[in-house]
Amino acid sequence: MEKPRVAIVLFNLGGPDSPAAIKPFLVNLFTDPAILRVPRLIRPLLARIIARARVKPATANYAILGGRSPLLELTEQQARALEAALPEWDARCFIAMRYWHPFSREAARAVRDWGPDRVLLLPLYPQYSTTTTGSSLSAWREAAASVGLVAPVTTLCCYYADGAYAAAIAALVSRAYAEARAALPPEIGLRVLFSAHGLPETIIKAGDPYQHQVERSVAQVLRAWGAPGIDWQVCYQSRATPQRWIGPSTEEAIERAAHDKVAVLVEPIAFVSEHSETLVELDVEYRELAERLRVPGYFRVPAPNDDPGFIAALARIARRAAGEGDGLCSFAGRRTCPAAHGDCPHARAEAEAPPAPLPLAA
Ligand SMILES: C=CC1=C(C)c2cc3[nH]c(cc4nc(cc5[nH]c(cc1n2)c(C)c5CCC(=O)O)C(CCC(=O)O)=C4C)c(C)c3C=C
Ligand SMILES: [Fe+2]
Ligand SMILES: [Fe+2]
Repeated sequence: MEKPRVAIVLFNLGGPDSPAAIKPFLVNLFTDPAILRVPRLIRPLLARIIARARVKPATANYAILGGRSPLLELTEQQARALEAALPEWDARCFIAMRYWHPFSREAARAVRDWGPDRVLLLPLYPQYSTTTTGSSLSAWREAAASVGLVAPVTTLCCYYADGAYAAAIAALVSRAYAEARAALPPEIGLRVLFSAHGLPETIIKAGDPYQHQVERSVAQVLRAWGAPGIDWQVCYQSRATPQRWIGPSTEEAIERAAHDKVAVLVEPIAFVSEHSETLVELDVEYRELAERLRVPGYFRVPAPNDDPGFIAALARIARRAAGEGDGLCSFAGRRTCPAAHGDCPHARAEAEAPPAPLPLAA
């Protein structure tokens, strides 16, 4: 029997591939109506103003990474690993970035030319947000229509509570925790900071399920880890606009750790790849803050990248989604996750009997 030809489209945000790409990348990002929610007429101008203001700090950040984002290269590694993890399919992964190459249209053309039996849309964002997955899927739909791509589509909107995903993250956290513990004197406490990308508060108030799903991911990871008495906290990083963002911020969490005289192990719970917000913000800026505030230790859990457990989880998610057709977690033409304010229908089943949040150590 012939293997089914499955095109898996991996979505991520994208990052500049050279110093010259930083400004246009930022303009693309802030021109997205899902990111900058202002009237259409003033958006292009405002996007340019904000982008211009961010070019200098962003350029300094990317300079630390050699002048470019590593995101595409790491996503390509994930793509090859996922293809290898699905030997029962003739699977090919295509990458669609939202704000820099390869854009959705480039990916849609390549998918069309490959001629798949089915297209599986798989965002590399475990938690759904209108600013990330929602925006990427809107761009994809437009691109697919514009290049005349016609094939049955299965859309996965989120997998924040998936058991295999949580187990893969838990394995990474538990390994890093053991290493950090071994490096610390026994009398020093260690707190796990689950640091997710933040969002403006107004976006959450408008019904974006992201914050809820981040908290559910953390509960699932703690359940999969199964280590009793862990001191932990959820916090939000990468504030990018002057509005009020959801909190507590990762800076505040570090200040609290300094006050409590505990070391921290930072787990980037909403990111599946290393990029500027992990390699610079977490590894350079927040580390410096922790050292300045005399936090007794600062450690980080690596992003999953092409970790075999994480890739196996993605393969399982892909298999199950394709098996269940477009009913698993699809949008059915809607712009937001069907979960709206809460759990996705399929994720709710996975998340049954979540553990009670563990109390933070005094
Ligand atoms: C209002 C601004 C932003 C929102 C909302 C936002 C949401 C959001 N972003 C990610 C993941 C990534 N963001 C990345 C870069 C990036 N994001 C913003 C702004 C918002 N993000 C900016 C201005 C930038 C550029 C970097 C900078 O100027 O500091 C990246 C890629 C970075 C790279 O190195 O390649 C990712 C990935 C999530 C998950 C999210 C909401 C849930
Ligand atoms: Fe969903
Ligand atoms: Fe971002």
